[in-house]
Amino acid sequence: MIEVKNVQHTFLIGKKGKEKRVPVLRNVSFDIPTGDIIAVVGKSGSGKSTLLQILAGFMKPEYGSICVNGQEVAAFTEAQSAAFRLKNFGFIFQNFQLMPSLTAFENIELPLKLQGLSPAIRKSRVEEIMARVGLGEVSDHFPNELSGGQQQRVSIARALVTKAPILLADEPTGSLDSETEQEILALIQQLNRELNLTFVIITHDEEVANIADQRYRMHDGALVKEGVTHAI
Ligand SMILES: Nc1ncnc2c1ncn2[C@@H]1O[C@H](COP(=O)(O)OP(=O)(O)OP(=O)(O)O)[C@@H](O)[C@H]1O
Repeated sequence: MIEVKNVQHTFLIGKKGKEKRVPVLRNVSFDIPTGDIIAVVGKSGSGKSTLLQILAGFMKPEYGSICVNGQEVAAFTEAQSAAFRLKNFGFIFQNFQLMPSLTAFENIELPLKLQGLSPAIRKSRVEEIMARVGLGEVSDHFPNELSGGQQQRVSIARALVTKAPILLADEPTGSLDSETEQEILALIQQLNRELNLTFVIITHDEEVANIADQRYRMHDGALVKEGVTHAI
C-alpha cells in the first residue's frame, strides 16, 4: 500500500535572485492499494511525471508524506532512497531506455549486477522472466534488432527481474502501434494478476487508462479521482 498525503511541490525556475515559483503539485492525496493498477491521466505539463519522480524518491516533495508499506520514504536520505528504489520499484518508459550496446539478456541482467547477485542466479532469473514476458528467442539480440513491442517486453522484464513489487510506467505504450499496444496492455494485466504487482501508469491514452482499477486525473497539479469504465 502506498499512501500519499498532502504532497505539494514547487519548482523554482529562472535566474538566481529572480526565480519564479511554479507550483506543480497541489495538495495531492491518494492511496495505491497493493495489487492495483492505477492510471494517472492529464494534459502535458499538468505534473504527472513530477508525481512519479516523487513517488520513486528521485525528488523530495516540498511538503507532504509518502508512505510505502508503512515506511515514510519522503524522509529518506538519498542513499536510503536509492536502496529502497532498487528493492521496491521497477520502471517502464515510453522509449524503453535500453542500453544499445547490451543484448536483450544483458539489459535485463543489469539490475541484478547492481544488486551484486552471482552469475548463476542472474542467469536463472533472467531466463525465467524472459519466458514469462514472451521473449524466448531474442536473448542475444541487441535493442536495434528488436521490434518496438519486443523492446518494451525487454524493458518490462528488466523492471521485473529484481522482483520489485511496484512498477512505475510513464506512457508505456506511447511509442507502439495499436496492435502492439494491446499486446503490452494484456501483458501488464497478466503480470498484475499472476504476480500481484502494483502498477502506476501515466498516460494520455484512454485505452491504457481503461485497464486500470482506479483512475485519477491530474489538472494543474491537483489530482482528482475519476470513475472507472472497465468491468473486468
Ligand atoms: N526540473 C524542473 N525544473 C523546473 N520546472 C520543471 C521541472 N520539471 C518539470 N517542470 C515543470 O513542471 C510542470 C509539470 O511537469 P511534468 O513533467 O510533471 O508534467 P507532465 O504532466 O508529466 O507532462 P508530460 O505529459 O508532457 O510529460 C511543467 O510546467 C514543467 O515545465
